[in-house]
Amino acid sequence: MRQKASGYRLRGSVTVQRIGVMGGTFDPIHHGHLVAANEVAERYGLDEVVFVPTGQPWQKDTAVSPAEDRYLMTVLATLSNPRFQVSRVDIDRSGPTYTVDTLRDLRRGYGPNTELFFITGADALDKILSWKDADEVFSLAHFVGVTRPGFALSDSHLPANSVSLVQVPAMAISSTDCRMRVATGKHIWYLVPDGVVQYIAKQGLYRHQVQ
Ligand SMILES: Nc1ncnc2c1ncn2[C@@H]1O[C@H](COP(=O)(O)OP(=O)(O)OP(=O)(O)O)[C@@H](O)[C@H]1O
Ligand SMILES: O=C(O)c1ccc[n+]([C@@H]2O[C@H](COP(=O)([O-])O)[C@@H](O)[C@H]2O)c1
Repeated sequence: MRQKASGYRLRGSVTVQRIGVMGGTFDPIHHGHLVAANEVAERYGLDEVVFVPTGQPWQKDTAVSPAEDRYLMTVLATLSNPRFQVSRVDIDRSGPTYTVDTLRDLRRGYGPNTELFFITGADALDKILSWKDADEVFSLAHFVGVTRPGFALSDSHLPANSVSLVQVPAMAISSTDCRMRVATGKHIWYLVPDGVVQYIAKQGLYRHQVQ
């Protein structure tokens, strides 16, 4: 039986759970993702943040690592935080990954008395109108755009009241940089959780990365 956490809200006589959703390719997951999720969880009193590794991220222009590797790294990175969960909905669905499907699947799984908060960095927020069924996406979750070094955070192109903007501690980390470091023999300690450093070394990920 799931214990009630402080983030539960009463709507009339019904308790409503607040769930954060952090979607990403996570190739690999790094502390920029974790800090953003944690800050938003604190700010909105979220009961849980579910990390959802993409299956086939159709807008990434480089090849991505196998979904199971990205999933396992995400599990390792979130293991110590009882409020963090990982979902397989996107990696178990065939075809390109669309957030409209992610949110429909999560809504079905969590049930009706749930508010979803989809967390995105400033770069992803900028491109949201190019996502599949963008209009519907905004009806399925409230969007939370977070600051990311090197990108301007703005919601002026998005529907009113569908997005909130949150400043998070600046973490100038990207998965691209982590992959490039491994490929060129540099360390990635402290950019990603220790278990992820060890998983990458053990599986030999990114050693022959060209980009
Ligand atoms: N350092 C960061 N600070 C805040 N948000 C971030 C940061 N890194 C990634 N994000 C956000 O996390 C989500 C998933 O990002 P993703 O897994 O593509 O990581 P990435 O570092 O951008 O990867 P890549 O370098 O391969 O493009 C996106 O919404 C992205 O904007
Ligand atoms: O729905 C879409 O068409 C869509 C297009 C690009 C990205 N997304 C989602 O945005 C999140 C971050 O993606 P990415 O590619 O920056 O790792 C992740 O949950 C993706 O599924 C979604």
